[in-house]
Amino acid sequence: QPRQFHLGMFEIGRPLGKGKFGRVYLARERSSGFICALKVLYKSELQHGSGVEKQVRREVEIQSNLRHPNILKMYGHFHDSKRVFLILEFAGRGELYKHLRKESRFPEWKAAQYVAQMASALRYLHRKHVIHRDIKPENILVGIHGELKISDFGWSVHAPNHRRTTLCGTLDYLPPEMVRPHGSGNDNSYDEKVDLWSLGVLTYEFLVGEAPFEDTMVMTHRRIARADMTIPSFVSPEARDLIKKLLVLDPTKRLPLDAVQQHPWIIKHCVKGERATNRDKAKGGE
Ligand SMILES: CC[C@@H](NC(=O)c1cc2[nH]nc(NC(=O)c3ccc(N4CCN(C)CC4)cc3)c2s1)c1ccccc1
Repeated sequence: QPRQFHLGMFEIGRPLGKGKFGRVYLARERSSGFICALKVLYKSELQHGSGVEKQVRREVEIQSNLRHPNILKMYGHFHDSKRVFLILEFAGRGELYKHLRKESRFPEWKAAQYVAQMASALRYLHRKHVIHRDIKPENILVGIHGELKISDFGWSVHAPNHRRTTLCGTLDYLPPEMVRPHGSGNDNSYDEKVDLWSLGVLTYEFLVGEAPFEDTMVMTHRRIARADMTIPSFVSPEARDLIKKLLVLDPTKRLPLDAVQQHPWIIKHCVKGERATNRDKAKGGE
């Protein structure tokens, strides 16, 4: 049922952003007027046989089959002689990390709602045995209603996995089992629980405004391997409790996603309790 797409079907609008490989543009499908985001990747930059080309194939294969309100949809893809085009959902409020930089850090109610949405998306991914592996503010977009959308599945894989492509970019979000060198008492294979660690790092960064292990490259490695972080005193005890239950060295001891969604800090800020609902009713609630 996937229709054949080609570039002539789209009116290209303003550039929306750019990633390591390629750019993304606002686009409108001519016949339907449907607004989307068109990600353009240059084949020349996806060196043949390197990890990147495989990553793009995996991104298409994985993201095309996902349907969740907090995961950016991929409607289709096509290519011409020089470029690969990914037709993506348009996220109307842009990149989460820009909001975080502008606000420096999020209030606890907003951070808790964002963490609940991420936990919901990750539960969906893990039920499909997909590990994202690159959960960080730079890969999260914000929809027109303020909801989070995980994007950029270039690093996602099917669990369990044995990493082959060398990591590059920030180490901040990587769990101990992924930063430890090969064969140091572990076969550097890992599973979905890497995303639990990243969710802990994300929670910390939402509340504090910087990543917990941010340091020089060498020190970041060491601090991650020891889960060596300090949580500032302005972070509430409930939020501190959740962070400490996710940033655990032993992957099997990290709080599972269903327990994250039931955590007191999440319940306190997300579930419209009896009281809140009654308050709405009293006010002739909408
Ligand atoms: C996450 C990086 C990744 N990006 C995507 O895939 C992307 C996919 C996708 N869908 N919708 C987007 N929306 C925006 O980028 C956007 C940016 C600014 C906006 N403004 C709203 C009004 N505000 C006042 C100013 C800002 C609105 C939407 C993006 S980015 C990527 C990876 C590789 C190559 C290109 C892009």
